[in-house]
Parts: sequence; structure tokens; C-alpha cells
Amino acid sequence: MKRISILVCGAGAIGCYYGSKLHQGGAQVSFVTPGDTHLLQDTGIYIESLNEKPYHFFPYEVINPGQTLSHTPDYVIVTTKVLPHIDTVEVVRPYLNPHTTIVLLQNGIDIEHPFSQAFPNHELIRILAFVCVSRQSIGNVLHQDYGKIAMGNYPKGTSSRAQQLAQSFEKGGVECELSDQVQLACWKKLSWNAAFNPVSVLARGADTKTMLNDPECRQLIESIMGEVVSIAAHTGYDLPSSLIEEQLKNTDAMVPYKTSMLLDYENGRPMEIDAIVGNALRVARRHNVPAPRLQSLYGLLRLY
Ligand SMILES: NC(=O)C1=CN([C@@H]2O[C@H](COP(=O)(O)OP(=O)(O)OC[C@H]3O[C@@H](n4cnc5c(N)ncnc54)[C@H](OP(=O)(O)O)[C@@H]3O)[C@@H](O)[C@H]2O)C=CC1
Ligand SMILES: CC(C)(CO)C(=O)C(=O)O
Repeated sequence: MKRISILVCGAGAIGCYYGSKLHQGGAQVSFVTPGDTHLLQDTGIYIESLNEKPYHFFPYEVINPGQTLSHTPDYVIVTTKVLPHIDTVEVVRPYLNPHTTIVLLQNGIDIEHPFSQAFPNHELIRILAFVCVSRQSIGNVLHQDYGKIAMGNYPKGTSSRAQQLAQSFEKGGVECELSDQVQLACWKKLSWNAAFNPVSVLARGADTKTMLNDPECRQLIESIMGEVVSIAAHTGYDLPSSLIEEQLKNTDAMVPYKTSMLLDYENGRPMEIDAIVGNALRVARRHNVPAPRLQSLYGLLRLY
């Protein structure tokens, strides 16, 4: 059988980690990155993990945006941060043929629109990652915990392409849940991110345990999650009533963790404020759903 070929857009924590898993699952994995292509090509990618043996792999090809790739990939997987100044539509455009499937492996809600508008005839898949990874230096990634993903076609369904990609992840050891309603999974993940990520920054660098151990902060987290659940319901995505309690219980059981937004803030990098808070607020406004806490978080974070 022909190896599936994958072009990962972005060689950060998520791109390197899941790229390595797809490589272990037998796929041919290349990268397009604005960083040092020679370093990645010559020394490869090293994944250190707190719960499995460290490993190392060499990508098939590494190019800068705009450079020529020797082949047309079956899948292009976007793993950049979702930020207004990163135009991933234009980064991936030269590498698509009519059969290339576009995959967004990123956090946030309502982030698919630029792709569905620019490439209306291309299949689009969304993946949500439940993982804690960070890039230590170019090509060096630390995997701290978890790793499971949920995926499905945007806006809904699970095509044979989605199933093939899921199999490739599973062969590489990634637990993968295929979902007919990936938007529901997006809202579910957003209910966690929209609460913990902004509060961790505004609470001057609080990790998950610090936020949850303070009763007032815990109540705030719960109320923000409630707003997200209510917005989701008004757009036709009913999350289970037990969700908030479950999320809090699961987070209580996690090792104290700094959210990706906090890590970005502490490292002087731009934060995914729109993908995680602003977009949800705009959906709320379109549907006349009150979201005063999200509005406060968004207003404050915009000035950070
Ligand atoms: N890290 C985690 O544990 C989790 C992250 N996520 C989500 O996954 C997504 C990726 O996060 P993460 O991997 O942590 O982020 P990183 O910052 O580690 O990686 C993003 C990468 O994108 C690259 N990039 C920037 N601009 C371009 C461009 N024009 N073309 C190609 N690549 C580009 C950056 O390159 P450079 O360094 O040169 O700027 C960087 O290597 C985010 O949406 C995040 O919220 C979801 C769950 C967990
Ligand atoms: C939920 C978590 C911690 C990893 O899956 C995340 O998405 C983030 O830190 O932004």
C-alpha cells in the first residue's frame, strides 16, 4: 500500500509531536516552517516524554513557506497558533492539489471559515488535541502528559479520508476518537480553554491547581464554562449538563498545569485571544446570548 504523505504546517510543539506519531504510524511526514529548515532536516526532531521513551525522527522534507515541495501531499495539517498575523491559507495554498485534504489541528472556535472560503472544494478536517507539549528549542519537544485526539470533518461527518488519517494516528500510538459532530467536540474543548487559558494569564501566572483551589476563582471558571455551554446550545450544539462538573473533576486530577496561553504570555509570544475568547463572544453576540464574563476577559486580554 502507498504510504500516505503529510505536510505539517508549523514545526512547533504540536506539529513536531503529532508529526512524529504519524511518522511512527508509517506516514511520510514533511514540514513547512519559517524556521531553520537545515537544522530540522539535518538533526531531525527529538521528542522527550515524561511517560514514554525519548525518540528521534528525520522528516522526509523541510521547506520554508513558498519553497517548492518535491511532491503533493495527501494531507496538509495546520499546527500553527491561530493568530491574526499568520496567514496559513496562503502558506498552504501552493501545496494543494484537488485531492489534498486540509486538516486544522489547533485550538479555538470558528477558525475554519478562512479555509472553507478559500478552498470550497477541498475536504476539511478538524482535530482537537488533549495533550500537554511544549517546544524547548527548534526540533526539541517535551511531552508532559496525555495525547488523545478527537477528529471529524468540518462541518460534520467522518469521510474515508478522515478514517484513513485516524488509522495512521492510531498506528503511531495516538488514541483517536472519530466524531460525526466535530463542532460539538470543539465547543466542549473551548469550554475548558475559554475559562482556564485567559484566567491563568489574568491571575498573574496561575496554574490549574492554583485556580481551582481558590473557591472564588473556581466559581469564576465554572461560570465562564457555563457561558460557553449556553452559547454552544444557542448554535445547536447541546453539551451534556454534567460537562462542567466533569471538566472540573478531571482538571483537579491533573498535575498542576500552565495553559498554552500562559506559556505564550510568559514567553512574550502573542496569545490566541480571538480564537479562544473573541470568536466565542462574536458568536454569542450574533445569537443574542449574554456572555458578560467572556466580554470582560476579552476586553482585558486585548490590552495585554
Ligand atoms: N502545546 C499544547 O500542549 C497544545 C496546543 N494546542 C493548540 O495547538 C496549536 C499549536 O500550538 P503549539 O504547537 O503549542 O504552538 P507553537 O508556538 O509551539 O508552534 C507553532 C509553530 O507555528 C510556526 N509558524 C508560525 N508562522 C508560521 C507560518 N507562516 N508558516 C508555518 N509555520 C508557522 C511557528 O514557527 P516559529 O517558531 O518560527 O514562529 C511555530 O513553530 C495552537 O492552536 C494551540 O492552542 C492544543 C492543545 C495542546
Ligand atoms: C487543555 C490543554 C491544556 C491541553 O489539551 C490546552 O488546550 C491548552 O493549554 O491550551
